[in-house]
Amino acid sequence: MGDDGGVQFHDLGLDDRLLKAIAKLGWANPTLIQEKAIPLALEGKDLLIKAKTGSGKTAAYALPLLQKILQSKSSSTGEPVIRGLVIVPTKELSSQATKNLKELSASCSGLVRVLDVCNCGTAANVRTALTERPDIVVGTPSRMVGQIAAVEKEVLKYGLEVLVMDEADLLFSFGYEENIKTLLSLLPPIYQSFLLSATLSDDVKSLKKLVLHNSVTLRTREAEDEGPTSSRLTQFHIKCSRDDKFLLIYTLLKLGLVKGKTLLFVNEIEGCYRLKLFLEQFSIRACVLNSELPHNSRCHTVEEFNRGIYDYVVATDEVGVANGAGGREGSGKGRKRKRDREYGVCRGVDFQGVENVVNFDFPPTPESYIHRVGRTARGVDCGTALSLISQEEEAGLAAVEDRLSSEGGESSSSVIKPYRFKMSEIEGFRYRITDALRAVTKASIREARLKEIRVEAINSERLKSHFEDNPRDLQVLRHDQVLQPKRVQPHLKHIPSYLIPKALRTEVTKEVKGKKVRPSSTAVRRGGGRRKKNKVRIDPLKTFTSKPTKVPRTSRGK
Ligand SMILES: Nc1ncnc2c1ncn2[C@@H]1O[C@H](COP(=O)(O)OP(=O)(O)OP(=O)(O)O)[C@@H](O)[C@H]1O
Repeated sequence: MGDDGGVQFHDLGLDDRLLKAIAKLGWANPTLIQEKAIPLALEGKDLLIKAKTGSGKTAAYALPLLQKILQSKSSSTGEPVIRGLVIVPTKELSSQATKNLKELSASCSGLVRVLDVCNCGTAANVRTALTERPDIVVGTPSRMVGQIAAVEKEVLKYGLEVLVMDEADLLFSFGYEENIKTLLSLLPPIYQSFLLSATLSDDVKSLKKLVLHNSVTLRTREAEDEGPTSSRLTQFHIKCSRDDKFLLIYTLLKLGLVKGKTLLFVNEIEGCYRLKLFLEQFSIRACVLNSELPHNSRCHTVEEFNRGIYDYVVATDEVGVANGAGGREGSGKGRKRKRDREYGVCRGVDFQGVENVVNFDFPPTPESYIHRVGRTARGVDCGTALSLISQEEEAGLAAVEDRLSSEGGESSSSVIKPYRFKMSEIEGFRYRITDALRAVTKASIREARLKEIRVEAINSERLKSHFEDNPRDLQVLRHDQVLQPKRVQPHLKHIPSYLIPKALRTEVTKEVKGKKVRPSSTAVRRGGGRRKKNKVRIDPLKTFTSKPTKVPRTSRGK
């Protein structure tokens, strides 16, 4: 126990080398799920772990896995064998899990070798790497089956000790059922298994039957591990018409009411470019992330976003794309564009320091909402989720509220608070919005989409070859290029002060003039950073609330 009586990492029975790596990462205490899972895993139990997004599930399986490997290697002198398999639904997660495993084994003097079969070059490279028998292999089910079958089917039969299935709720929905069954047939009869998921769907229950034996289920209550109903994540919605979403997003971004690193979610790839082109009109630059873009570029965009190079990413999560649709999308006139069926940048990916998640389009399912808002308020950070709700999306909002309240034990109306926005105060902006939207035609979206794919394909090739030798050049490669420069109208960059609602005039004018101002508002909370105590500031958005007193102060993150 620590001085504060809380459980410490060294209470969990972990190897000193792992404790050293944890200290290097600056983690003070285990998260609740780590505290519960690690001792049981070290006892050799099969575990089904259900905990909210961002609660630290990766280390909850990675630390026991690494410990087991260290123990086995210290007592074995035989040939190297693959001892751990980590199965994930997407390529992005494969590289992220590999990175985490490497960080957590960084003080083990190179004793543990980890291979990411999704991101280690050509099939020939993977085969060579597999024949060297890394200790842990990470990858998607299809890539794993394909590569392992190509080397030698028996490679896993002898030596495998631990099987991990991360983001288990997504594995079947990404269409991997057959691959998983094939993979399981290649494994030895006895091994320890961990299933991890942010939701307990029917797919997870099916996987549980296939994979776990006499397992322990660890299910932290949302309120306990500070889930979607926690105080670290503040959730709002604004009801508006479809067209007013553009007016709102303009106002929120341009007036600095949504500040800092922000992920803007839309449901369709076309919507990504519509929103990006719209924002371009006002000189607001954003990157896009969707399944059409090459994997290398996507990873680089996420890395650069995490480094703080970009503030805005417009992303899709394209639920169900990989599920039987062949990974292709119609794009008019019979043309088909290739999508990556293993795309999943929004699922489980550790975007760092995200202050706001904005659902420009409301997600189609409660699961998808949970995964989206889980990109903020991760680890020990705070964050805000704001959903713009058109009339057609109100049923979806109700479904999410029911789901969150049933998990968090709150009344359904109190989870995602209404952000009472007085539209009349921003009517003055409407003509600019109409003007900007006029320039975002179907043709311009198509053109931008093709241009982006072309540019990113080139970037991706450069990322593969040139940048390996010239890592410095990597930093100047940008993913938020203006796609339709001819259509950008420079005068729209600035907001004439007479259009700014009175309550915000002083603050915004300062910003528009380019002066550095301290973040003035926690309106849509600047949550990605750690919560600063005792800082009560005036919330300019309150001037838009018709009944401000109805929104409790705490819900504004103060
Ligand atoms: N004990 C800890 N202390 C501080 N930060 C931590 C701790 N454990 C994990 N983190 C950080 O918290 C963030 C979220 O962790 P992780 O990606 O493992 O969450 P997750 O539960 O797997 O989320 P998701 O379901 O979205 O994949 C990461 O940035 C990670 O580095």
